[in-house]
Amino acid sequence: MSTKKRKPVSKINSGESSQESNPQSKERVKPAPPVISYRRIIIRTVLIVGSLILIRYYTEKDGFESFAPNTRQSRKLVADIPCSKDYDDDRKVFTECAPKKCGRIVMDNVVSEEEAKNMLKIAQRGLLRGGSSGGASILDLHSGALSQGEQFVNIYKLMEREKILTEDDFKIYTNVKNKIRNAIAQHFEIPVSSLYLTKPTFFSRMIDRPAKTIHDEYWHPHVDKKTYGSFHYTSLLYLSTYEKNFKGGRFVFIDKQVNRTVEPLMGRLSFFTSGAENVHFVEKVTEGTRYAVTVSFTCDPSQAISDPKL
Ligand SMILES: O=C(O)CCC(=O)C(=O)O
Ligand SMILES: [Fe+2]
Repeated sequence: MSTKKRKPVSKINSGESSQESNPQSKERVKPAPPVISYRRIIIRTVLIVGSLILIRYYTEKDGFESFAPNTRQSRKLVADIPCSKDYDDDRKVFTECAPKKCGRIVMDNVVSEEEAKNMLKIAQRGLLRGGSSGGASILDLHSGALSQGEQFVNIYKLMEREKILTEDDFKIYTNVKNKIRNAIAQHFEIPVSSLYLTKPTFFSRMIDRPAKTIHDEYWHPHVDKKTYGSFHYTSLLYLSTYEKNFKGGRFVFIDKQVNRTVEPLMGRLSFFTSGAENVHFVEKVTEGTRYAVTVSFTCDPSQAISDPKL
């Protein structure tokens, strides 16, 4: 057995050994290429691919991808989408206002926490006097329509006997509406003055109860421009939080490849162009109570409504 010590493999490979033993031959000796660790490459690849699969699994569970998760976002979330043909005629008439670009936006800093709480109080106070016997109740501040049992009553009629809403409530609503209108005008680069509040504008409350009438069935996919006629820009201000105050009840945009969800969050503003590029529905609420308010805008002055007031 030889007693000579073997040089470490790394030294042999690095080419250092020949340089050390013969310094004069420095120029002629090329350094050996670095040793490629295939094991390391395989481990890294497995880790990267694994993480990507996990991220995809959690964000795209059941063909659902989260566009806006239920945590406060400090920045504006924007998804630009090509417009449908729904605005072709409108663009000729409402040149400044009809959408030139379409999309969906979520902002958590347009409405203050206090304003959101006050809006929730309005919704709760109004809806306490009514309530659908199915799962979905609304209070429309413009027409006064308030769900009650399987029909609607007029809250302004009820207010002849009882003070339900105050002047302050209407001021709060108008203030919030103006903030939303400004955010929409700014994002879509249109003059604020060309954007009008339109009907219906309503608070909604959803609970887990079997539907009694068609008005309780909020989970059908639809296009707002078709459903409501006058809408060009739809906005939703959420007054409760997904998974904290209720389960189910996510807002879902239906796209070709995947459904994209907006998870309601207290004070969160979501707005989008109201045409066929934004087909959507609300998942059934399975637990708790979901509150929101729909505030929508039109470019058509003949469809404008004035701010609700007492
Ligand atoms: O409450 C929501 O999140 C959306 C409701 C809706 O789609 C609608 O009122 O047209
Ligand atoms: Fe809708």
